[in-house]
Amino acid sequence: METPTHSTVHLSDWQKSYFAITSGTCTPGQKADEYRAKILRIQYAWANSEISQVCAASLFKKYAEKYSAIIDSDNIETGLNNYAENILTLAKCQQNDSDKWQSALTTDNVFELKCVQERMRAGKNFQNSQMAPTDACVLADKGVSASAAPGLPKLSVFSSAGETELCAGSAKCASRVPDLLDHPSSSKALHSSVPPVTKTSDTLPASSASLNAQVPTGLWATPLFGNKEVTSSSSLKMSGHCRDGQNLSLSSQSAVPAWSASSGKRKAFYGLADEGSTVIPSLAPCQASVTTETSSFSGNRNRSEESSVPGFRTAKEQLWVDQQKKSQNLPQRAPVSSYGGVKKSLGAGRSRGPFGKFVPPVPKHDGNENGGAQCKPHARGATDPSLPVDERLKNIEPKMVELIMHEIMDHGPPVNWDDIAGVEFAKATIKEIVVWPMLRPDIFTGLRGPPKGILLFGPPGTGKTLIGKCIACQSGATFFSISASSLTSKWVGEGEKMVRALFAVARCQQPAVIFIDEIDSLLSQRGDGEHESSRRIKTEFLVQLDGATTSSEDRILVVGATNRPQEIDEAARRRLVKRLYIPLPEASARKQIVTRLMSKEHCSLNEEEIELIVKKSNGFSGADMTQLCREASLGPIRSLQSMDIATIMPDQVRPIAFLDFESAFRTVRPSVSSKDLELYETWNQTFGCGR
Ligand SMILES: Nc1ncnc2c1ncn2[C@@H]1O[C@H](COP(=O)(O)OP(=O)(O)OP(=O)(O)O)[C@@H](O)[C@H]1O
Ligand SMILES: [Mg+2]
Repeated sequence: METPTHSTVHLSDWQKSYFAITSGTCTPGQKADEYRAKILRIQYAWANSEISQVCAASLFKKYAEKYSAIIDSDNIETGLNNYAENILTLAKCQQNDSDKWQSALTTDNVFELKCVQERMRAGKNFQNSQMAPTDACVLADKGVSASAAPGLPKLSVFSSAGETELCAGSAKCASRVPDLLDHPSSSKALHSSVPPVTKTSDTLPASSASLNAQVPTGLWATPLFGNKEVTSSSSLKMSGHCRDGQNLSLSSQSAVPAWSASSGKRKAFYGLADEGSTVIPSLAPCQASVTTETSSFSGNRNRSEESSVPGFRTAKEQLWVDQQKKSQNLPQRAPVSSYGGVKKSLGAGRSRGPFGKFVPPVPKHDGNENGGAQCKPHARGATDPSLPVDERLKNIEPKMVELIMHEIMDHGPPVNWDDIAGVEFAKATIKEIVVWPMLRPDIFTGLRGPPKGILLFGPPGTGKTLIGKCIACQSGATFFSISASSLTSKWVGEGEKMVRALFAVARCQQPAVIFIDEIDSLLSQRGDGEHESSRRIKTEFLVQLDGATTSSEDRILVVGATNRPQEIDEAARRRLVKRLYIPLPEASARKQIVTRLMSKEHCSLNEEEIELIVKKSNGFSGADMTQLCREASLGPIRSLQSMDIATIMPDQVRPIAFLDFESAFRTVRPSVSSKDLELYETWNQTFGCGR
């Protein structure tokens, strides 16, 4: 038999493909694929000298045009509108890097946000005053409509052949769903209130029908993408996108309140929505929408059964819609919905790239997010295109806001005041000026108002950072942990913008504590030889510190920590009003550290031995003491023969004894020199606020 040559194979492929394209049965996606394949074949044929260059060029031009016409077109029948998809792919890649990051945003704390609460209140008022008369209904199956207010557009959502029709005469439609949620059984009621949508395809189990309602102020009627491929398991889900800024704020007011009253209800609502959905009903403004969805992204393209109302969607909206669609088809990444238990700090201890790891703060649905420490809600507005943006974040780059939001240290391992040995005066002062005013702002007003800046200074390893962590846990304020070196090095040229963003976000998240470790590297003395960018950061920081100070209402506290206080710029020094010396631990504090650490171990130290250890450790910092205990705790292991290690049971390891400490003293030495100590003492006497 004759083997087909390359050219004959290509010819037959070409014919098949031509037939497929012209047969009229291809989807735009398939057509685009075919054209792409044709282009490749042309290139291949030219490379193999099967066709001339002229011929290749003309064919290439022809098919490249056809191909582009499909992928660039936003016509839902014939085009793919690939732009949005590409952007999303890019965005997705960025997000993937940050899988280890977790967001602390929870469904509960979003609703505690001041601005959300204000909007909720405003929305309620708006609803009460405006929305009584008209009605709206959601009915599935066979085009049922209800009393739409005259003159207002009617919205249709097709779940099958245009069966589910929603008449949105007023925003009551938006509130109808929430109202149902006010009752414990509401989720079920809501389910059952929507009769099963006629099933035309069984292949897509995750489909849902969702409500598409137009708010009263929005004069746009938006046909939402109904889809042929609907299963019987339809459920209601809020989703939304905006037509314009005005509608956005108004509609979010009207849509949020009724069903955001309690987290339980919200959870019921979330439960109601498709599990995989990342739609944020509470914050999706403008339109409460009932959308008939399919489990395949390609379904997005098949919006053949849209409402007869001519719809217009801006690119931004389309992106949003596509994103929502797509996200339902992707396996859900845990971090997206869990946002807690992880400490985030910019710079210090961070091994990732600055832009590498980002998870959009999406509400957590399981309700277990609030661990030990209090955690403040995160402002979403700045980064979610569909949300109202806080006025104070208007001039801040969303990227920066996003980064700063991730520097909020939510709940790391809980630290109590008792975990910090010694430094009683500093602890008492901090409680007085940080914790109590945060807890009782009503009492700490006027002259009693807390200072806006604190400086913790002292030798290395004395617990300054530990105190910062404790403030984070105990104050109940939003705690931003920023390493100064990250602002100055990673963000060359952007540093001052970051500083601005930091304070802007903190203002939105009040009460807030901004903890800046190694603050000396941020606010060192300004000199002639210094880099322009670091000078700008410094200036911006000073301005912001003053800004925070001038507004008496702002409850932002900057806590700086340094072991080089003498290097701090005098202007900055003035602004850090309370300068607290964190000295080396005294004997009692050292004892406390040893006792606390040894209490967790198998140990045979008696009181006298502990006293001896304390005496011998004069001049040790807290960190040195910790290191000493670590070293001593390895003593019993070192005394084992190497063979025993593999077989010995943990309870057979002998207790830590005084002799282990004796040998530990041989290797662990104090890390602070007496000369350094003198410097700290002098600086404390000159500028410190201790007694
Ligand atoms: N007062 C203290 N009480 C208990 N543990 C302490 C104390 N001071 C230091 N430590 C121990 O030392 C470790 C290091 O302390 P920390 O990081 O807070 O020191 P620091 O003052 O911030 O040092 P640096 O100036 O070098 O940043 C702590 O994690 C803790 O284990
Ligand atoms: Mg430190």
